[in-house]
Amino acid sequence: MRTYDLVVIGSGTAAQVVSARVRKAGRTVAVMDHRPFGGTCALRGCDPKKMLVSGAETIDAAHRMQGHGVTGELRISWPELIAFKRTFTDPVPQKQEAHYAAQGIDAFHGIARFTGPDAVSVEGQELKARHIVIATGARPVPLQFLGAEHIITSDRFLKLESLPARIVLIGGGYIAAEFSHIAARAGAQVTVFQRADRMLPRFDPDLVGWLMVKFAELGIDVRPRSTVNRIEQTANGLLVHADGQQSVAADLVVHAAGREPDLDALDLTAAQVTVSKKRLELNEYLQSVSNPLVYAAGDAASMGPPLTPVSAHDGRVVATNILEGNSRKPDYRGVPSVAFTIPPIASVGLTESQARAQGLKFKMKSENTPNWYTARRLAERVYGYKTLVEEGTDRILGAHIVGPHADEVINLFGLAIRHNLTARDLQTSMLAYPTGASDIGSMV
Ligand SMILES: Cc1cc2nc3c(=O)[nH]c(=O)nc-3n(C[C@H](O)[C@H](O)[C@H](O)COP(=O)(O)OP(=O)(O)OC[C@H]3O[C@@H](n4cnc5c(N)ncnc54)[C@H](O)[C@@H]3O)c2cc1C
Ligand SMILES: NC(=O)c1ccc[n+]([C@@H]2O[C@H](COP(=O)([O-])OP(=O)(O)OC[C@H]3O[C@@H](n4cnc5c(N)ncnc54)[C@H](O)[C@@H]3O)[C@@H](O)[C@H]2O)c1
Repeated sequence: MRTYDLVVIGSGTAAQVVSARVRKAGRTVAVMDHRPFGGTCALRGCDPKKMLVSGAETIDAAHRMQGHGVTGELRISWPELIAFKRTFTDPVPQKQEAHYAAQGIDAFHGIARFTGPDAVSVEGQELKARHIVIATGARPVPLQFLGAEHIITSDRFLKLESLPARIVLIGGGYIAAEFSHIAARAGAQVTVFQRADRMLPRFDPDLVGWLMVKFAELGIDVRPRSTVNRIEQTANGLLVHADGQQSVAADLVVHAAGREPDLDALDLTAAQVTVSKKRLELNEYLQSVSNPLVYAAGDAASMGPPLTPVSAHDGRVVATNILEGNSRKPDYRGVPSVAFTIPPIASVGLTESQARAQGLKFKMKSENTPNWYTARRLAERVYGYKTLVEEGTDRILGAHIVGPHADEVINLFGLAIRHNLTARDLQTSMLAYPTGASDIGSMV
């Protein structure tokens, strides 16, 4: 039996950060994954998704500029777009393996399972460890209704070699919003069944309302307040049934109904690691409350929002706590979040309703601004913002943007929140003109 200072289960963002930091301090480290190395973001999430968004953005730009100096229709060749995506994703696992080898980190392939509080079995071997980090990410929530076996996951969607004509998305959050914008611009007829009463419930309702114009223009059929309850195989494909809704025929049904920590294969009972409501019970140092040798990071820990920068942050926090003893707590202030629709919608800090619920005193500024130069030069009809600035301190409490460059500009608001910059600091910054960021002064 081999003994390591640290065993990390997973090979995604959280695993990469924690393993590299602990190894750099001279400790022995092993990582493991049952899928090709690289994790969700690089192989099945953010990065491949955004390569497909690049194609959809091009179509959108050409469409917007029709009659403004651009003529001729462009179209997406789906197989070529997928091949383009693979130029990025295909080399990732090998690069990751080489990087682990170069760092002197041992890499194992296979499902890892605890065999005791300080032991893990993988590839038929048992590894003992002074510390174990659970960085197993998240998986789609199981959907249990008749015909659920016909649903494909986001992993499969991002690998499709051809795009079917009729697509149904179950759920109305990030994945549904992003995939529907890609698929519609690639020529598919898309229907979204959303259980909640609107799309993108984690984003500001006013801004989502402005963005819905784009869904309508694209012909995306969004059906709020509808929970899918059955899928039927017919002679012509699939028939998707939802509460109180007419059934919709589809060639492909995609899971976009949320994700949860991926813990089932771990045998957490053997690890003496407790779980409550499908989540690990962790203390403020991301350490198991029942087994102090075990920490968790990223989507598996589920302490911060399930986003890549949070996984990296958790990885840094856990590395410090392993190397120096529990001394660092995660800090999730000012985590920006973007849904990469076209145009994107972005948010950081408190929403209006959260700020009101906390009883904070703040000045709110919100405007629908398709008449601003940033939108006009792109012939984009969707552009608007909402900002919350605390009275007295002048601190930015929250910022919400929909429209061109929202995905980049939101980072400056995130910077302001994390570093306690004031609205006046933002107004008096010198920002290159004309850029999306040069609108910030007018937003606060
Ligand atoms: C379609 C999609 C798009 C996304 N887009 C964005 C985006 O644009 N921006 C953003 O910030 N976030 C995005 N996310 C979320 C982001 O990808 C995740 O938050 C992030 O990748 C989580 O990283 P992690 O290290 O915590 O886990 P992961 O990267 O998921 O790594 C966990 C790894 O553990 C492995 N594993 C699980 N169980 C075991 C076991 N028992 N034994 C061995 N290995 C195991 C898994 O195979 C997996 O590779 C997206 C997610 C999806 C699904
Ligand atoms: N750009 C990004 O940062 C990005 C992109 C994609 C995914 N992600 C991450 O991945 C996670 C998963 O994404 P997601 O879009 O699957 O989840 P989500 O939590 O964003 O949205 C899921 C939605 O599905 C709905 N829903 C659940 N069950 C349903 C059912 N049976 N019928 C109809 N609707 C149902 C819910 O109302 C909810 O709004 C997100 O939480 C996010 O953190 C991030």
